[in-house]
Amino acid sequence: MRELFEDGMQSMRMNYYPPCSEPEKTIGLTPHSDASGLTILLQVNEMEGLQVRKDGMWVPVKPLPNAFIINIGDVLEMFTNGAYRSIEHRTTVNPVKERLSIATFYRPAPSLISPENPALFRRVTVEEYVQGFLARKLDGKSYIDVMRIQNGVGDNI
Ligand SMILES: O=C(O)CCC(=O)C(=O)O
Ligand SMILES: [Fe+2]
Repeated sequence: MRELFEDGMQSMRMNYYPPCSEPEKTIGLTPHSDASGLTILLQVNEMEGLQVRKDGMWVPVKPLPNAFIINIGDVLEMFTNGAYRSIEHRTTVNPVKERLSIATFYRPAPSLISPENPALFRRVTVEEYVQGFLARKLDGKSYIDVMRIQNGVGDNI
């Protein structure tokens, strides 16, 4: 997991929710899931407002002093083929006091393949790769040459 995020991107958002005399008529942040792998969130001034959707219900996340909240974002859900599910959440406002939060979003490394840096190797499943490896005799680096895209041949990306 550490490697996944090592060369990735980190961005930060600070949220300020002013007090609102009619909180039921508005919303702090509309329901969403984060476009991140992981989000680390700090509820700065320990005011309630964050809610997560669980079994169709909005559940408040009580701020704990000096505690971070770790949210799973959509990128991790896609990356793990749904094994980890991103969390839908929203924020409400209140009539008494402003609320502040700091969210840091972590995204995995962007692809190393681009028009300037086209793919050098074929895309294969791990199974196909290992079967091919086991079917050959050990011969230097010859197998990686089998994986190599030669003059665009085998480029199935
Ligand atoms: O203010 C919060 O507690 C949540 C903020 C949030 O969901 C976001 O910045 O994406
Ligand atoms: Fe969010």
